[in-house]
Parts: sequence; C-alpha cells; structure tokens
Amino acid sequence: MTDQLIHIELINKLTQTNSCFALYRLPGEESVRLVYQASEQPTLIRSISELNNREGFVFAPFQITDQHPLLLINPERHLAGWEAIGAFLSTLTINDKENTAGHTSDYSTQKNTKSTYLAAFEKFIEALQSGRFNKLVLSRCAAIARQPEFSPAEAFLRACAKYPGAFVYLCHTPVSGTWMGSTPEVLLKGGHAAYQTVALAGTRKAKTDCTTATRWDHKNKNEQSLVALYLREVLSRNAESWSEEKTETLTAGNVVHLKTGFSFSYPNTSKLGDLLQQLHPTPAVCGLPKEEAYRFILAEEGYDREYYSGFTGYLSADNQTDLYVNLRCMKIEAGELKLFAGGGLLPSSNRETEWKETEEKLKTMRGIL
Ligand SMILES: C=C(O[C@@H]1C=C(C(=O)O)C=C[C@H]1O)C(=O)O
Repeated sequence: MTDQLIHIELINKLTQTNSCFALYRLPGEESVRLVYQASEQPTLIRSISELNNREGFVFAPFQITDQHPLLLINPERHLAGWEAIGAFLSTLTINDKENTAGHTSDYSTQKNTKSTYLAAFEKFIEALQSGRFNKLVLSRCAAIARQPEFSPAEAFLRACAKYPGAFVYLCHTPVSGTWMGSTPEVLLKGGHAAYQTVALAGTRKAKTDCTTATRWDHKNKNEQSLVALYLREVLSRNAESWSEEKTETLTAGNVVHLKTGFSFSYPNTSKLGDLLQQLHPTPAVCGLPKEEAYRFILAEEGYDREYYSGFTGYLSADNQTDLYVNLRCMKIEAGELKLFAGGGLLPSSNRETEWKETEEKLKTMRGIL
C-alpha cells in the first residue's frame, strides 16, 4: 500500500473513534495540517468571548446550544505536512469504537425539500417587504445517501485539489460528529496585532471561460455592501486603525462573489474572543438588523443549521489565527451526507433565482463526492 493510501485509511478510521481531530489546508497552500487531541472531549465553550486567550482548532455553531456547543480541539499535536502527519498517525493505536455520541441528528423531519424552502422564502420575503429587515439569509440542508465506498479522507483530498483557493477542512469530535467543507470566506485571520476580514456576498455562476469580468446587478451589489457596512461599524468600534481594499470579484468553485478585504490593527490579541463575538454572525450569513434577523432565522427558517454558517479554523492569541465562515460544508453521518447552503435575500429577491443559487452552492460539496 502506498503511504497516501495508508494515511487515507488511518484518517477514515479516526472518524469512527471518539478522538478529536481537524485536518485543514489554508487557501493557496500545499501543506495540510493536523490538530489532534487524544483525550475524549473537546473543550466546550459557552460563549464566543470565552475564546479570549485560547488556542486550538475552533468549531463554532451558528447558535451555541447544549446540543451544539462551541468546540475547541486542544492542540496536543499540531503538525504540518504529510510526512509529519503520517509518521504521527502510524504511532496511534486506533480502536474504532462504536460511535455512540448523539450527533446523528434526527433530521428526517427537517430535510428541506424545495417546497419547505419556498414556504420559508415566503415568510422571509414578507418580513423583508414589510420593512422589518434590510437583509435576511435563508438556507437549507440537502441530505443525500452515503455510498458504501464514500471515504471522508479522499473527499478531503479531492476538495484540496479542486479548490486551491478555499479553506478546506475535515473535522471530527464526538460532540459534533464529522464535518467537512471548502469555504471561501475569511472571518478573521492574521496575528501579532495585524488582522484581516472580508465582506463577501453576492453570487453569480462562474463563467466557464475563466474570466472574472462579471457584471454585477444592483441587488448583488447592495447585498454585499450591507456586509461591508456592518464590518466598517465593527472595526470602527474595535480596531485601533483599519483600511479597506477595492471591491473585487472572487471565484469560489463554480460561483463568484463580490469581496471587499479589510486590514486592521487589533493589539489586544488576548481578546480575540470579544472581537469574534461582534463579528459573528455577519450579514453574509444572518441579516440586518443583526439581533432581530438572528432571532427571526432561528424561529422561521424551519431547520437547525448546527455548525453550518458558524466558523472554524485555528485560533491563537500569540501566533497566527485562520478562522473561516463554515460554508460549502457537509455533515458526514453513517447513512447520509447533509449538505448546507443559503443565500442573502433582499425585498426584491426572486424565489427561483434564490433556489438556483443554493443549488449552485451545493455543487461545491457535490462536486467532490
Ligand atoms: C450563505 C452562503 O454564502 C454566503 C452568502 C452569499 C450570498 O448571499 O450571495 C455569498 C457568499 C457567502 O457569504 C452559503 O454558501 O451557504
């Protein structure tokens, strides 16, 4: 067996155990990293600001609940490159225990069909048109049967190859179950007081001729400018100084988005949790006004987002932080794969266009199965 096949087998075995690990690959990098914790429970964190002064791999839900706590995988091991990862994996004695943790959520009642999506769409549009909200993000979950030959580790490697510009991860804990994703959206990255975030929104199908010269309509521009406006407010309150780049088009798999990059100085690196508390959820995944939109989504969207549209990646007060919004992701269960996607709605949104947008976004994960 080649080394790579051995790694794949060991990683797949790890997803059947009660250990905690995250494999991840940063955008534009070749090297894969592993965060591994041998002891059984990840640290359960009850509020985002409790991330202050912590270090490790973060797996944060859209909403923190008893069932979906904010998780921190303690970096007992943090390795870079297959050589180091492979050498470490081969030292492990992996007992594939029966996966008893309660993470195979009973979704049978909440699988979103087109008609349940459209029913929620009507509620969301009504609330937007009545003037209660400027923007609301509506999402859904599509479950597909897991084929017996499906291999999480191979899917991870395929995503790394297919989406070189994305943050690709495979994360497993006994609390969350196994998730993987390939997301284009930075929530917070940087270190030593110099950080970046992005306002990413607006979606179109990517052109097949590889040009990014996409003409953006008013609705998409408006949708993205609301995210930029929100980030300017958060940065004005929290950053020592900040600047923004010109808005450009970013390709993410088979779709493109509008992106405005922000750079800022945040010297109090022991308080990254406080900053994340204010950043999450941005109007790219929630809406405006933020608190009301958040409550509306939780009450009316009609299913549980769990860790979709939360955030994930490596957090460190002293070194480099790389946190991404958990989009274009799926939950890997024994019998099925649950894929998640959503999109921002404005009062002028059209139901068929929005449905198709979620279909396009689901293709990021479908494309590697
Ligand atoms: C909500 C998602 O994506 C977000 C919403 C977008 C939009 O509404 O156009 C675009 C990029 C992301 O910020 C998703 O992929 O599920």
